[in-house]
Amino acid sequence: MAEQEKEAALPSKASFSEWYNDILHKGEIMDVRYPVKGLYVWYPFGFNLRRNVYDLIRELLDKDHQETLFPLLIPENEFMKEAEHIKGFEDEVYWVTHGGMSPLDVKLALRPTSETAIYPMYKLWVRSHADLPLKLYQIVNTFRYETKHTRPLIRLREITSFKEAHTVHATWEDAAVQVDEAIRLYTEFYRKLAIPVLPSKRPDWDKFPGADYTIATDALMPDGKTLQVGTAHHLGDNFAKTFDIQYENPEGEQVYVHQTCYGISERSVAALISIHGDDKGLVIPPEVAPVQVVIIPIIFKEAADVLQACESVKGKLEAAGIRVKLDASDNRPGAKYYKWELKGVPVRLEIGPRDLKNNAAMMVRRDTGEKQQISLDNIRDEVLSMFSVIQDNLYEKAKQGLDQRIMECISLADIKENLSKGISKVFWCGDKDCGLRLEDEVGAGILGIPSPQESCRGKCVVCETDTDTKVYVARTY
Ligand SMILES: Nc1ncnc2c1ncn2[C@@H]1O[C@H](COS(=O)(=O)NC(=O)[C@@H](N)CS)[C@@H](O)[C@H]1O
Ligand SMILES: [Zn+2]
Repeated sequence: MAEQEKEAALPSKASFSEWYNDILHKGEIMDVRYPVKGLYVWYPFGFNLRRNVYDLIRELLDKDHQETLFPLLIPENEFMKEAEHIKGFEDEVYWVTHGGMSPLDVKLALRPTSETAIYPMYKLWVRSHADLPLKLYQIVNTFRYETKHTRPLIRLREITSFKEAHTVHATWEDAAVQVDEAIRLYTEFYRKLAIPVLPSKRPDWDKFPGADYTIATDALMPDGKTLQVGTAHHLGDNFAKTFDIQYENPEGEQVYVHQTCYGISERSVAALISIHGDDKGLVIPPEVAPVQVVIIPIIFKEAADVLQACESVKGKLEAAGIRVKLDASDNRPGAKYYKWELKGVPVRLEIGPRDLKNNAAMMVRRDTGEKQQISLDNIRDEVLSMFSVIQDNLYEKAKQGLDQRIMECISLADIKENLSKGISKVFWCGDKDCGLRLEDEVGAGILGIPSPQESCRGKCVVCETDTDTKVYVARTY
């Protein structure tokens, strides 16, 4: 990458949209100049961040799932089997119609999601209750011909980091437990990214095509809009009946299985960048930072002993498994501070001749900018404990930001008033007409019913009938 040419400064995060587009380039996350709309290129630094983020989700899933890999291309006859599913995806799916010059006798869909690639194989693999529960996942690219405004990491036509899990169970209840387990797992995953998420049950008209119901996790972005950063679907036996997936139960009967699927994408990276970033650039939680510590030597005339000390600190931290960079380039220290703050490095260590005399280093934390002198003797423990301080601080700040922007509203006017700030909570009777009227009136979507549901009693904000259901309403990406 050419050294950061003197580019214009990053726009303030207050103009979030410009800040976001600029930080993707300046932070070397994604290059948006690829000549196909909705397809973008990972810079190596961004790809390193993605890898660290996806290592986390793998760690969580691998406790009781197995990773696998299914083909990208799905034959039309399989793709078109499940009516609901087709309706939901038919105007989003890309088709391959030729092999070289010759037209294919069966056209092939590029997977928008992999139910119709996987389930014909599940039919072959599932025979007896002893095979259940089956819990597989894959991390692949998927393709959706999105007609809404495409955005890097947020709404892509090639979703490059689509983690999809597909599980098979003996009963509807077992699958329902798995959906809750998926949401718990996503909440834990996002907690490691210091991102608070709101689980909610999507209204019926917004559930996944072919599902009984959908529970989603939403994050709140700085502009007051929510981003759906993960979803879990109870598929009932809908796909089992379509793809004839049955198992022999202990009584020797053939029974249709019940299934779930749940997915996240690179929106997880979008949320991390957007929620934690600031006017100086990226602020990356230590857990997933490609560079966790940058060491800046402060050199005057004699450089050798300072550089030597920096090398030995680097060695100690690397021995502890910390991702360290020593920036011994001949830029001025100030230019180095600017560069590594832009890249979101959680901890900076400045070491100069005066520090050496006190056998110390100046430790600067990226999230608050606070500086403190630390002894070189226990540099490893000081840095590791600073990582957890930063992780917790980033989460607390984001949690506060979320809680402050969830407003209880008692009228449609209240909701409209609150829309630019964040999420509204209102009573809803659950009736579809009221729901759609509410969405029309306020120009924003019903996100869903908080899950687990809170006990409460009030009047539907549209029809005034008594109800014990509250919903989140917000503008969404
Ligand atoms: N065009 C897109 N760009 C980026 N992320 C997307 C896009 N479409 C969906 N996602 C993300 O992918 C997640 C899963 O997508 S989904 O349609 O809701 N669910 C499925 O496809 C199911 N098969 C579970 S994997 C969504 O929660 C959302 O976070
Ligand atoms: Zn109502």
